[in-house]
Amino acid sequence: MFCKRLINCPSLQLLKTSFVYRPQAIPPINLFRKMSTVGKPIECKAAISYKPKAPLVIDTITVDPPKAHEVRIKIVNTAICHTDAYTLSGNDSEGMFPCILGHEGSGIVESVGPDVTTVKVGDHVIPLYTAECGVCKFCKSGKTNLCGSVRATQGKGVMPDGTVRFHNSKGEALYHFMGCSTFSEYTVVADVSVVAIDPTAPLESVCLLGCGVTTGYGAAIKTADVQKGDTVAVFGAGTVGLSVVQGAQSREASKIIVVDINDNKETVSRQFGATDFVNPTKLPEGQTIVDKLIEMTDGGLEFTFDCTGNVQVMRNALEACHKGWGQSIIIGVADAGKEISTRPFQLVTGRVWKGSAFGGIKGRSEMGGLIKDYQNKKLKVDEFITARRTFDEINEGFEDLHNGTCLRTVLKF
Ligand SMILES: NC(=O)C1=CN([C@@H]2O[C@H](COP(=O)(O)OP(=O)(O)OC[C@H]3O[C@@H](n4cnc5c(N)ncnc54)[C@H](OP(=O)(O)O)[C@@H]3O)[C@@H](O)[C@H]2O)C=CC1
Ligand SMILES: N[C@@H](CCC(=O)N[C@@H](CSC=O)C(=O)NCC(=O)O)C(=O)O
Ligand SMILES: [Zn+2]
Ligand SMILES: [Zn+2]
Repeated sequence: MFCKRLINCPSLQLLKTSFVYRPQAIPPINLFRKMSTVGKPIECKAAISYKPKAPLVIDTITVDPPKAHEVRIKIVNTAICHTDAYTLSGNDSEGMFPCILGHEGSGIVESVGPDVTTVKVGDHVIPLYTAECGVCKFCKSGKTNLCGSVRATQGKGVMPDGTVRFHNSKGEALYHFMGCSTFSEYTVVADVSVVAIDPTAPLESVCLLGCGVTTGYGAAIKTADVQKGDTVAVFGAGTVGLSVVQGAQSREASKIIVVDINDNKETVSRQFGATDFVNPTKLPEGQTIVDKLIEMTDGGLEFTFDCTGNVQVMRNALEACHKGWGQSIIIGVADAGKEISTRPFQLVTGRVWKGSAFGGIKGRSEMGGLIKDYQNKKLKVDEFITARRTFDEINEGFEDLHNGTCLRTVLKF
């Protein structure tokens, strides 16, 4: 024990100061070696999905070091998107088990493999399920944000070289998911599937730009390119749908009608910019949602958006479009085996069916702009966080999705 006089001794203070300061500036070499994980496998916590419909199992996994053109990320926050639940339900034709789900995350680069030039250790990053290589046919076309560089292996749950970086405690291989796998304390992604962001942006919030917010906002301002005065209907008031609403509002749409089967969504829809709310299950007998929307807009809408994944809703959304020019944008992901249909006459008479993935946003070149929009309060993000949980509560986070008021549960490691 130090006596009080000794603690207050100026020379000891100086000694204490220099002792505290030096290790931060130049770590003693053996301490640095002990701390560094670069080039080594990391053991960490992850939520493993062993089979469809089963709760996720939190366990220790091994995450291998990144190979060439790969990046290992320490995930700080991840949210749960409806698509994670969809794949977990077993209805995703690309669903591979056992796997590490999660694709709406944010984190910090822990290490990079050879030939990585676009991010560096310590960068704050968002993993991208829609890669952007800049050199493939898709990227060079200037017509789409869909990049062909890693999509084939991504859909098979493996890295571009065909192997995985995750193993469970028994040494069994675990598949990757959507090129992201954010339900792990550490993950490995392709260098084309990650973007560095402004380090002052709060990771807890901007993880939502990894999917839901970007998808809806981009679908309105890029895919549809809504213009001032346009009329818009959004089916499904989840994070994706409400982000369409804020995109339409930012473009000064004259009418933004939210259609949702849950009356609890009316208040929040109006907070995000909806001018009207319709519950299709509460219409007078004999009136369909298509009739109602056409009546409300003098013949139909300029733009409709499906944010439900329900194929009957997709049909209604198309048929509520204005004859001659109305466009319906499909964003929702439908169960394996489901198909859309309508009378071809609907298209002959000028309605257009389109789709939108990740809002048409090119993640590496356009994410910075979205972060700025958020920082300048032009884009709401924090408002989507309806619950915060620790990573250990991930299964409760999946249950939140069904509680009727949930937009996004954000998990913290
Ligand atoms: N294309 C893309 O790039 C992306 C697609 N997606 C997909 O978009 C969809 C929306 O995702 P997300 O916002 O996270 O999901 P949510 O589940 O949070 O939102 C969907 C909303 O639609 C409502 N709904 C369900 N059925 C109907 C119906 N028949 N008519 C009107 N509203 C209905 C739901 O109500 P209730 O809660 O009562 O069920 C809920 O409010 C999902 O299918 C998801 O997989 C997501 C991200 C990216
Ligand atoms: N695997 C599914 C298709 C899933 C799908 O459509 N995904 C969306 C993103 S959903 C995000 O939450 C998407 O962007 N698709 C484009 C893509 O290249 O995957 C199936 O097989 O039906
Ligand atoms: Zn998603
Ligand atoms: Zn590409």
